Amino acid sequence: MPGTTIPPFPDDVPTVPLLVIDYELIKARDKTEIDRLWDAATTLGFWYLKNHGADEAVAGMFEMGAETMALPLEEKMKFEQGNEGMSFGYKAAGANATDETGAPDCIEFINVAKDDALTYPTPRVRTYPSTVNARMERTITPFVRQSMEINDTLLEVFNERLGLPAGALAKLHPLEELSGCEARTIRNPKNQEMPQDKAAIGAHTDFGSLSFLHHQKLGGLQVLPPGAEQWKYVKPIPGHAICNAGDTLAIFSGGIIRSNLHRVVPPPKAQAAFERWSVVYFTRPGFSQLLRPLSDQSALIASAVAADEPGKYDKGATAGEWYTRRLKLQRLANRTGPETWRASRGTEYKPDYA
Ligand SMILES: O=C(O)CCC(=O)C(=O)O
Ligand SMILES: [Fe+2]
Repeated sequence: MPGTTIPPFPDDVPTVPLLVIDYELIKARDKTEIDRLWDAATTLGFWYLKNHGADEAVAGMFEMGAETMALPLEEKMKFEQGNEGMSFGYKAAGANATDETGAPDCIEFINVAKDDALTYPTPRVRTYPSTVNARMERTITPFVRQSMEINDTLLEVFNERLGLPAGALAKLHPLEELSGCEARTIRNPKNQEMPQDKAAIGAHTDFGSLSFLHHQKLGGLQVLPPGAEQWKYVKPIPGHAICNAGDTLAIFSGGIIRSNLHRVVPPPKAQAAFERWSVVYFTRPGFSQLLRPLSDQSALIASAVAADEPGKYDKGATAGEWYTRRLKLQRLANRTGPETWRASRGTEYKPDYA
């Protein structure tokens, strides 16, 4: 909002103290930094990442989002993701449930498939609004490439710490195979349109392996740490990305790497008067990859699985089936009752959840 000063993130709301990981040190395979990353990934599954070098592309992604959301709704709806379980394209506010009562979400976002960004101008999956096309080569493809490099490096580090043969996690995320990998810009309305007690995005775990998330100054992201009763805000820190592990990495690692519950609520206190934007890149496995712990390739994973509930991470689904189910069943158009929401859940779901 030009000419207005966004109030700082308040210092009297509960926050979660995430570790700050230095990407430059991770790239240099600094042992202490890798230990810290491992600690973050295996306890909460969330951490800040500094020195990632993607700031310019991220700034462009915020601009692309603003340009896209400024299009008439009718134009955006031509590119809506639909009810069949595909996430690429535009998602209108109110299309998804935020809980089992069917309360609608109030955010809109634009998702661009990695597989379209890398083959542009030839679409591999679908086409996008003119504002996306105009920024594909200048902003979106560079953002996708940089995010992929960062997430692939983190996966390589996790691969080694999990005691997997070199390239095992990389093989599940092949560059050429169609996947749910995507770049996203999200718009949350300001409080006149979004009451304080309303979730903008309901409590969820991310579907895929790694998420690389960026905010400006506004809080709103919250995590529920394991065993905690109270949701805690993640304080936005300029230039620091927020990274988190998702369900498919939790599954491949037999639960050693955590996919933690999180949600988006209105920004705290005076910040709620402002529109909030976020940018994310999601690394997800190739659609044909089977979701199961890699116990046969790592003694560490095998012993974690042996110590856990039998079959907990054997999902009997491919990454494509997992992604389609989760997406499709959170769409309100597909809702029949509370069971639809429950059936859309991920690794956090317990059969006794109802
Ligand atoms: O906007 C945010 O801070 C988080 C978004 C998120 O959790 C998601 O898109 O999966
Ligand atoms: Fe998320």
